[in-house]
Amino acid sequence: MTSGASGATQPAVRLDGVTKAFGSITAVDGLELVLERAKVLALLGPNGAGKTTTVEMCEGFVRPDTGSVQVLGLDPIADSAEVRSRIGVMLQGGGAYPGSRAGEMLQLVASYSANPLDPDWLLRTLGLQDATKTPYRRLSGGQQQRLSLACALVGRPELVFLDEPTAGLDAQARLMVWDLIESLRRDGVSVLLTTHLMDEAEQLADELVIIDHGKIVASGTPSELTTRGAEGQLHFSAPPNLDLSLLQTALPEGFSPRETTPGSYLVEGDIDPQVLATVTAWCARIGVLATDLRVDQRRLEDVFLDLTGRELRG
Ligand SMILES: Nc1ncnc2c1ncn2[C@@H]1O[C@H](COP(=O)(O)OP(=O)(O)OP(=O)(O)O)[C@@H](O)[C@H]1O
Repeated sequence: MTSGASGATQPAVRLDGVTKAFGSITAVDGLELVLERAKVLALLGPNGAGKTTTVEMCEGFVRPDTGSVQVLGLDPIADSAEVRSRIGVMLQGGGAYPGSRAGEMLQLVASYSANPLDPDWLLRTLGLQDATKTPYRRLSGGQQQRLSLACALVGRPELVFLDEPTAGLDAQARLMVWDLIESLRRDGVSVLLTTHLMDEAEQLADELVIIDHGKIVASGTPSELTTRGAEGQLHFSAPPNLDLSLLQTALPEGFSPRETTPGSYLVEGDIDPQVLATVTAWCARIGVLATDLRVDQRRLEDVFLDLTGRELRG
């Protein structure tokens, strides 16, 4: 047996200079990535960015051309038997016998594991308790997807790979899956997930990695990414044609307040509490009541659009 015990001190996933090409297409291009234990890392990227190829290399299904992939301190191809026994993989629809019942399928997968989670608990947690006797082929798409998640988790993996775990789920089912992923993290499970959903990434991820054309274009915590170099906007309404020169002087250097349309004012920059206080103090000094005062934070979507020039798929 390979170094399972020593692997416990290694990150859950480590990619060093990993490249993978399919013919003339470089799907993954020199990727460096670390997922620490008991953390959730979300890989974000537009279609074709290389997310699935990255996950498949970690799962041992795809061999990198160059660089090294380590999963739980092991090589997912050379040590595939041990790695597979310790990770959870959510397969999209694959591997199911269409006639087998949902509950039986999960029991069967659980029986491969020495210390499985309680399948009934998992079915309840994912809202599948009424579907246990339903044949796989009769389950709705969302139910099949949640069953696939249950199968990935029932063996108590140390690390799970979730490729778009909530794509196509309704809002209630999505919340169930989010709750489950959060409880996994609390239990010390590491999670690598891919998603197109910004709210999902913001909600779940300790670390976000945005990739495009197989390369990392930004990484950090959700709040680091939204505040890094962020331009905020402070809007307010007041009588038109106010003289903004006094406000300009009172604000820190670099701010240029302006009237965008008659009676609508905008201050752009790093809007901190001091800037907000300066604007309201100026209003008080000139005897003006600012209405509709609003501060817009830069959203992750804006960061993504700036970095990749593309919108995430909705
Ligand atoms: N087996 C393959 N053979 C040929 N090209 C492939 C193969 N797998 C992936 N690619 C190409 O590699 C690039 C990256 O694909 P990948 O599926 O990893 O991206 P992705 O970020 O997961 O995209 P999506 O969000 O659409 O799933 C794409 O241009 C894709 O067409």
